[in-house]
Amino acid sequence: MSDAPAIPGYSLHRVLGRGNTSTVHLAVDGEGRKVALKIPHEHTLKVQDAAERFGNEVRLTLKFRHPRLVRGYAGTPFGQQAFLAMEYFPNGALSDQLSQLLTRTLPVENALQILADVASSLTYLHHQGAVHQDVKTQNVYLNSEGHAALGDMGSTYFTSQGGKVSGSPYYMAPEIYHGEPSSSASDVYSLGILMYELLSGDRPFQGNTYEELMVAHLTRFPVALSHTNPQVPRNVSKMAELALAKRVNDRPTADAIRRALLVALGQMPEDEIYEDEAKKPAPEPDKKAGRHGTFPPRTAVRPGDPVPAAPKVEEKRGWNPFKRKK
Ligand SMILES: Nc1ncnc2c1ncn2[C@@H]1O[C@H](COP(=O)(O)OP(=O)(O)OP(=O)(O)O)[C@@H](O)[C@H]1O
Repeated sequence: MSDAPAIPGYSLHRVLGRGNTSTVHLAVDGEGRKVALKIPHEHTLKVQDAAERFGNEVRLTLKFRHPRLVRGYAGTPFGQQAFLAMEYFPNGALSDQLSQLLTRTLPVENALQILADVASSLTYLHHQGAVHQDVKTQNVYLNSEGHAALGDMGSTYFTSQGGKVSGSPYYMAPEIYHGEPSSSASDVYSLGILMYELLSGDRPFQGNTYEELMVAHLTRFPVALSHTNPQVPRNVSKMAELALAKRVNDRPTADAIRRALLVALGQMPEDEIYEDEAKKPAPEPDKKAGRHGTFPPRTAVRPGDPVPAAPKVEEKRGWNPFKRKK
């Protein structure tokens, strides 16, 4: 911890974890708020690709705003004092939590909620024209209410601008193994892997090497989730199967999966409303929704303002992702 550069405005407490690119510290900001402070390793800053990936993560974490994405507070994308201050999750990544469970499985309801949240974050990103490219348990964080947030925007890119294709071999879609471009459907495939992992306790495709994993992803078909775990609702099992379709066009959207998961949870699958859609006429108030009673008001989700590349950028204060649409 002593080798971490001082970041003005933050006092560092302890190391929360280390990844290939950075060390994440528990820190307190000028307002006394606990934050997870990500500081790139020295070698990250020296390797252009790695430095760009970190800068990309800073810019996009601060740009996107959605209750199911890890929230960025402030950051500096490049230079010796590069950092990203973000929402702190005391229990760490979902992968850490799963590894502490003997069976590696969560109660089905918890797993469905986490998956619905990740599907919701992807619905938002895809609506923004972005592809995440790294959906996996290591990048999912849980809050104390059992809701999940997707993090790590290092590999995220806008399809209109193009980006370097990447992924993690256990979660990577067949088209990426084929050397083709990634798309929102590749994220859906990774979400399908996550569905199997959380609902059956195992990733569907195994292998000891990259080549073995590639063969598995390209040629094998996993057993239906509802067979492996009879508690998994059929519609969810079907969606997971479709998400793992070998052909891009055969996969459902993240939003279709989100809806199926919410239905399985007995929740009303409302439309997600983003800034541009918020301008459309408001729906009728006080609509009755069958046995579910009254629909709650729609959630207005607004992406953050564009941020400059450098220097330090702060989140836009006063913006509330849970703010209700009038
Ligand atoms: N917001 C957070 N709240 C709590 N702990 C966190 C948070 N972000 C990261 N961590 C902890 O820090 C560890 C390292 O973070 P992360 O994996 O994002 O680092 P990285 O260097 O960017 O990863 P990569 O190896 O993919 O480059 C995580 O495994 C987790 O334990």
